[in-house]
Amino acid sequence: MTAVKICGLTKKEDISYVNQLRPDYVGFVFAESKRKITKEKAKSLIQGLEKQIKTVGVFVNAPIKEVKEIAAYCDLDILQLHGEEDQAYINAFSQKVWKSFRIKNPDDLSQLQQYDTEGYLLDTYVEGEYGGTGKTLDWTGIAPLPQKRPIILAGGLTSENVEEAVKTLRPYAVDVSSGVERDGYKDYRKIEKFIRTVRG
Ligand SMILES: O=C(O)c1ccccc1N[C@@H]1O[C@H](COP(=O)(O)O)[C@@H](O)[C@H]1O
Repeated sequence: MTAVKICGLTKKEDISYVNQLRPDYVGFVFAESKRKITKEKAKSLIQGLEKQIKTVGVFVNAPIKEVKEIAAYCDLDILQLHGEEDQAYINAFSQKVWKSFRIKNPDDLSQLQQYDTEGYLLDTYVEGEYGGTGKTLDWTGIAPLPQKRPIILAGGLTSENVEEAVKTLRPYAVDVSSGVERDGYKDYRKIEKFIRTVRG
């Protein structure tokens, strides 16, 4: 079954939603973003999270020392890197790493070969943005995906388009943030519908 990650949690209510709806992963954004969270707040939210749900920290070109400190403090399971981090950077961590690639056209998939990492996250290329844009990746031209490592598909996913995305690309996991928000906040019904669609 395709795994689900709900990203950009910031509030106690969000934790209550995911504890009821049980995605496989949840994400906390430690990079510049409207969803940015402090390590103290993230830790207090994670303390209330059901133990089966794995935690992912989202970073963009942060100093290694800072990422290590946050990862240890919050006991993160996975580090999701959205910037220009290279292999040496990735090798500095004991946690699993999902490296994000911003895909403009199918040729951009060749970048994946340069990285040895737990998973490859595919996001939409948007000039000047590192992620969380809600812009949908044009996945029609990029199938079939390389199968060397698990692929996490992101970029403007919603309950309306995720079924086709999964059928077309067969990713290991789908990752959503904007598509399960209403007026800038996570929305229980949208999360429920998204997870039901993926698992249905
Ligand atoms: O969510 C953010 O604000 C964010 C900021 C910087 C880097 C990544 C971010 N989120 C990740 O972006 C993708 C796509 O999100 P969306 O569904 O299109 O909003 C996803 O992997 C988020 O984890």
